[in-house]
Amino acid sequence: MIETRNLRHRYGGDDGPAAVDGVSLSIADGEFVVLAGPNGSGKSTLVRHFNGLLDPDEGEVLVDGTPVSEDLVAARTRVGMVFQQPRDGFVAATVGADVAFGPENLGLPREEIDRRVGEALAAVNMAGRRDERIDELSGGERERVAIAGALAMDPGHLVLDEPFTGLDAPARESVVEQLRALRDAGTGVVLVTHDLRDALELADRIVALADGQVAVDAPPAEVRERLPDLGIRVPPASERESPVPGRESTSPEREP
Ligand SMILES: Nc1ncnc2c1ncn2[C@@H]1O[C@H](COP(=O)(O)OP(=O)(O)OP(=O)(O)O)[C@@H](O)[C@H]1O
Repeated sequence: MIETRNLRHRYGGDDGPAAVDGVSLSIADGEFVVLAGPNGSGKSTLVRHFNGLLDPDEGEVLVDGTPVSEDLVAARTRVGMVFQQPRDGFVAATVGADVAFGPENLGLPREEIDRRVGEALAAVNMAGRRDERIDELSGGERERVAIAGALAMDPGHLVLDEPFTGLDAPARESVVEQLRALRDAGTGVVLVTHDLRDALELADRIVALADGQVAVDAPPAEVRERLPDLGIRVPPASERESPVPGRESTSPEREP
C-alpha cells in the first residue's frame, strides 16, 4: 500500500508555487492506477515521493504503513520506478549487467541475483538477451530492459513515468502487453501518462491531477466524460476496444 497524506511539494522554497498541493491518496497492493493530467499538473513530482526521491514540504508518504522518510531502503525496495526515456538511466553496458545492478546493491547472493535477472528478463520477453549491448537496442527494447531492472528488485508496486514517450506503435503495444502481464501476475502498477490511448482498458482506477490537486479519482468508466475538460486525451471507444497496431504513430498532444 502506498499512501500520501496531505502531501505538498514546492520547488524553490516556501514561497514557490505548490507543484503538488495537498494530495491524499491510497494505492492498494495489486491495484493498476493510471495517473493522468496535463503537462505540469504535478504527476512526476507526486510519484517521486512514492519512494523518497523527493521530500515533502508538508504531509507524509507511507509505504506499507511506514513513513518513507523513516525507511528509505524499504520504500525503494517495495516501489520500483521506471523513468521517462530510460536511455540515460542505464548503469551498465549490457542488458544482464544493468538488470543485475539493483539486486547486487541489495547484497543478495549471486545465485539469487541470477535468478532474479532471469525472471525479470523473461517477464519482459527479453530472455536470452543478457549479453546484448543496451546501446544497440531499440527504444522499445530499452524500455523493457528498464522495466526488467525495476522488476529485479521484486517490487510490490511498479511506477512508470510516461513509458510510451518516443515509442512507435508496435513498441508501445509491446510495453502495454508487459504491463498487462504484470497486472495479471498481481504487481501493482502506477502508470503516469497524459495520454490514455494505451492505458484506459488496463486501469482499475484513473487519478487525474490538475494544478497539483486530485481533480478526478474513479474507475475508467465513470470518468471518461470528465477527462477532456482537464486536457486529457481520451481515445474513441472503437480505438480502445480493437486497437490496431501501427494505426497511429503520432499524437498531437504528445510531448516533442
Ligand atoms: N526541478 C524542478 N524545479 C522547479 N520546478 C519544477 C521542477 N520540476 C517540475 N517543476 C514544476 O512543477 C510543476 C509540476 O511539474 P511535474 O513535472 O511534476 O508535472 P507533470 O504533470 O509530470 O508534467 P509533464 O506531463 O510535463 O511531465 C510544473 O509547474 C513544473 O514546471
